[in-house]
Amino acid sequence: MDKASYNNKILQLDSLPREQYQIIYEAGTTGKLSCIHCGEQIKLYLGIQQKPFFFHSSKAFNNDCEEYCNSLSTPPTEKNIQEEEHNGFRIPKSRPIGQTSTVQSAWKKVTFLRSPKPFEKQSLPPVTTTDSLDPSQQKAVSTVDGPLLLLAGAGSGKTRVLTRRTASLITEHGVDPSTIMLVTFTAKAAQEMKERLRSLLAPGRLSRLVVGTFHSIFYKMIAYHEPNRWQSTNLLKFDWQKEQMIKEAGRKLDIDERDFAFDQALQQIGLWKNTLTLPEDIKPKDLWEERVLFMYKHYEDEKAKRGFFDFDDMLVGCYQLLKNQPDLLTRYQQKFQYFLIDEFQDINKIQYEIMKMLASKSRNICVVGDDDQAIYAFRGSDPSFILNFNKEYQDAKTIMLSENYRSTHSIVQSANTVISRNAQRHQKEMNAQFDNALLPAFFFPHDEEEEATMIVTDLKERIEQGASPSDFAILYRTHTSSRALFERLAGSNLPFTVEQDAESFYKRKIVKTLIAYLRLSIDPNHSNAMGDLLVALFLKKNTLNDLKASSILEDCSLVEALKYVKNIQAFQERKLKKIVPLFKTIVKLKPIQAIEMIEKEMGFEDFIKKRGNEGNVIEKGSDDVRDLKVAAKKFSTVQDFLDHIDHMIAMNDEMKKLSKHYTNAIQLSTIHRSKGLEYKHVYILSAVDGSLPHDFALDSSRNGETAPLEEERRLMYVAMTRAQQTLHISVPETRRGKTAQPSRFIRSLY
Ligand SMILES: Nc1ncnc2c1ncn2[C@@H]1O[C@H](COP(=O)(O)OP(=O)(O)OP(=O)(O)O)[C@@H](O)[C@H]1O
Repeated sequence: MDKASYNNKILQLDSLPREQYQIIYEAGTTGKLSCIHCGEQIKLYLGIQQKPFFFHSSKAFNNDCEEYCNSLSTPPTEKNIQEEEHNGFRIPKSRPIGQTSTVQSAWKKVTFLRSPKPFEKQSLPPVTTTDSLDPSQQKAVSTVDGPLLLLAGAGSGKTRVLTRRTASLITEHGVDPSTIMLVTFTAKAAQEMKERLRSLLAPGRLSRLVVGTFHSIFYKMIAYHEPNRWQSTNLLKFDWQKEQMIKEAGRKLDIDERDFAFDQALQQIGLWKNTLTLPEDIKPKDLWEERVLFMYKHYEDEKAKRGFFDFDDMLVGCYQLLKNQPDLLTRYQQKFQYFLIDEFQDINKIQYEIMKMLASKSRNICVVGDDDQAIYAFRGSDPSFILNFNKEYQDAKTIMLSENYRSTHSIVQSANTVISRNAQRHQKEMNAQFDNALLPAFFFPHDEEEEATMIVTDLKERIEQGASPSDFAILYRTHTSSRALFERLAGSNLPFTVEQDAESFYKRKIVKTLIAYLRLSIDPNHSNAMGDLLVALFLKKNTLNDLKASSILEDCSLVEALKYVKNIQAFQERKLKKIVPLFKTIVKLKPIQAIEMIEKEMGFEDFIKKRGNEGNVIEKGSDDVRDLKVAAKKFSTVQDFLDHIDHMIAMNDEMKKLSKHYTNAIQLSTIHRSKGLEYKHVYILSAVDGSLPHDFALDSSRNGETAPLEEERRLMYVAMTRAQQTLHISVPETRRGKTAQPSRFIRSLY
């Protein structure tokens, strides 16, 4: 049906402005939509597979109602609407009614991969066992001596090759297991390697193998030689421990703690350490870097004084140990004869230098990687090591693993097309092993809210048809892009997991600060909100105590007390006096208008501008404000919006607890964290310029730097190649309230 009654008016879908679909969808879920014929509750279908339509939620398809709707087909005008009573509703007499808006729906139906190539099955030997190898994999396993580069496409069976090669070295070539070092990128991958090796090797042999991450292997080495310096009790395991130390430096610089991205500073320090950049080598290019350099020095000094160390120090420590003690290095070079390194595209300088030293005598170094999946530049990973492996080791053999055993032919074709546009890469193409009739699909929600609704509708349909929740993954560029999806899933009965370290969107610094204005408009004595607000008013943290004192002395609210703040500049005093009465105004506005007033008339815009990005190119405060506006759009009162926010903050904590227990749940993940994993069905969120590729990469590319854009393209490639059977890519028409352009990476695909 294309008509419904809402607020005693008749809505007609075709003439309903597109941005209202979500509001009407939610009206349906809360029982506010009814059938213009029978008066029963109806809902709006807002999914991927079909055009939106109204349907009866509690009874099967009703032909009478459908026919009645269709009979009222002449578009109404303001003048010709004459109402009559019908089933308790006022409806137009002659023709159905509805919106008189001239805005036409821009509904665009789902589109599929354009010009799919026919699938030609490769004539590979039939798969006889669950652990069989194709000819290239076989060659990789049997090539034993000398440097070897395995260029492995996504889903080409890297783990299978590495484990089989390790087993073959021992069982077929008589290599002593304790002379083999097998290095992985994550502890999870090391665990998986060990599991797989368990079925290939006798326990006695397996236990003598050295399998682990760079950190775990190098830590064992340094702790063995310098046990006192590297006691595990002195490890700074958590970021908050490190933050505490750099905050001390921040205080020396008189930095306001709540207004500085210490997490970003820590990341930068890690980047310097992992690229072997000492403080004395750094020439800060701006104030932010100058401050972080100061923190870096302070952090290193303090750690040394107190005997602490962090994870990066394990690498630095190992590097220095081997560099400074040539005899020891020689012993290790003799001990280890075979090196196998997984995910070589993600290696950083310090890891590379250590491995190079260790393998320089035996030269039996086998590296496996996919330069197209190098996505950790921000952590110091450097794909140039894989790209230049053949230059460093001129006698290296190269084997390509290009059969993709994971994804359908059309998914592989799409991913090949996307990545082929990168200039800095080894030329290669994956070949799929199977196909199905389900081409990669592109759908076009109006905005983030509708995107979430469409996906959740689709998930429900597919799970009802028999799919398992754990078959699905929803991947996104940054955690903040998952806000609407989280909200929609939290309101459904579908099981889903969230990352344990994922904070609620509403707890982000900028968002929380802006919400403080809204809270104070309802409760002018909200002490926590006032604490959050101070930074935006450029007031010191301890002003809260002065405000509390003034509110007692002057017998006024905390908000009113802002008028009595002393020891500030005259212009600041004027500003505070100006904003105090506005709290009473914003509470009467719709949340979206209230936020605009906070930005424009209560100084928030100035705060955001003044704050800058603090060196953080990925997350801008102004983007948070725009995201918050998208979330606020559908609420009509500030109180409703705040209730929603509190509910969602609570749900975030709740979902984290539940996530730990779910064994069969939909996975929500950033693309970075999905690396190495595979799912039957994948949705990629927000494939628009600015999101994927991220704005900062577009900015860099405008300034002539193409590397960040290439890394973004690799992210899209990684996301696409996680899918085994179906791939849905969302291309919203607007993002953060503005018209969005489809991602340049996928435009040619549909
Ligand atoms: N020769 C083979 N025959 C059949 N299936 C295979 C073969 N080799 C690997 N596979 C299967 O292909 C899938 C992908 O393998 P794997 O996860 O090791 O790929 P990968 O190279 O690590 O992928 P990515 O780098 O994209 O994470 C797995 O399900 C694996 O069991």
